Amino acid sequence: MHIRIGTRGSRLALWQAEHIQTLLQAGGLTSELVLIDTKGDQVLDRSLSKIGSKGVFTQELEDQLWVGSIDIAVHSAKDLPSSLPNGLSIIAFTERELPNDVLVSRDKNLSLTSGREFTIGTSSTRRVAMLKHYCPHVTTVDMRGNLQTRIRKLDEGQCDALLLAYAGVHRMGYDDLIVEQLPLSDFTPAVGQGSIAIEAADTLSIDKIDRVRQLTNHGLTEACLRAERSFLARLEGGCSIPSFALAQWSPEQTITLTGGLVSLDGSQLLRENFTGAPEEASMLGHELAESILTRGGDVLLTEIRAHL
Ligand SMILES: NCc1[nH]cc(CCC(=O)O)c1CC(=O)O
Repeated sequence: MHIRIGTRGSRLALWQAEHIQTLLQAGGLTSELVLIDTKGDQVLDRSLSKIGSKGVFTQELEDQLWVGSIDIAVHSAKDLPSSLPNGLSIIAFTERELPNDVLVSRDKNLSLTSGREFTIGTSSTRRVAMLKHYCPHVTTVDMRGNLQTRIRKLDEGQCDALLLAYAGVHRMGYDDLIVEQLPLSDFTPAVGQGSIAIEAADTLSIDKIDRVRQLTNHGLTEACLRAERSFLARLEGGCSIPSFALAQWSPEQTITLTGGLVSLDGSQLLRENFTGAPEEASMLGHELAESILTRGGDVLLTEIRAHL
């Protein structure tokens, strides 16, 4: 069996697509990579929230799934909108990497808890709002571009540090630049952070769907991601909304979902926890969303949307 894999061309995207190739190869499947540019790769002078929240990194790959020129598309799970176009589904989620955000800098002494004033480059509305909430002493600088570009900007002195997902930093081999790992309890990551999602058209042969899923899907990660993504779906939030959610499983095989919303200025942060069985994952996400919305999240979301 041969699988044509669609991927973006950034180094991180290629690492992830090659990781999928390795998993498929272990099961005896051959594969090839088809490189596809997305709007998120082309438009670098505007923040993601201004380009349009949905599918910035995924639309062009989905077009090729429709046409059938690729069998599967590989994405950072975080970049996939919570609701997919009709006829497309996620068929697998890989085992999640450490989901934390990390502070990256050439200055080993930098710390968010030191109270020292410094600047952080990020273009994520979630990270900006959370920094305003938890670390009002730091200033954020808008910074887009792939990891390599951001590190170049850091080295040019455009900021003192970057706030990034550990998963990407680690995959690109920049572990040496990590000066602090942020606690999940405060800096809860974005939905899906650290996992790789495989998307396919429902018309793909069932044999291929089953085999790819068998070789790449991680059941517990999948349950966690279903919980997180159902939370996001209920909020109708893309990656431009400052929402956060992380589901984790316990040794007793229950799933605890924690998540919420933070206002753009950081003044209000709503967070809650729900625990249940993996089979109830989607329901947990829905419950979390309902609870956050009733506690003032609906007003917060309206305000957020008016400002983006
Ligand atoms: N939107 C950018 C993006 N999408 C996925 C990752 C990192 C890998 C991951 O979280 O799975 C990143 C970079 C970052 O947030 O630092």
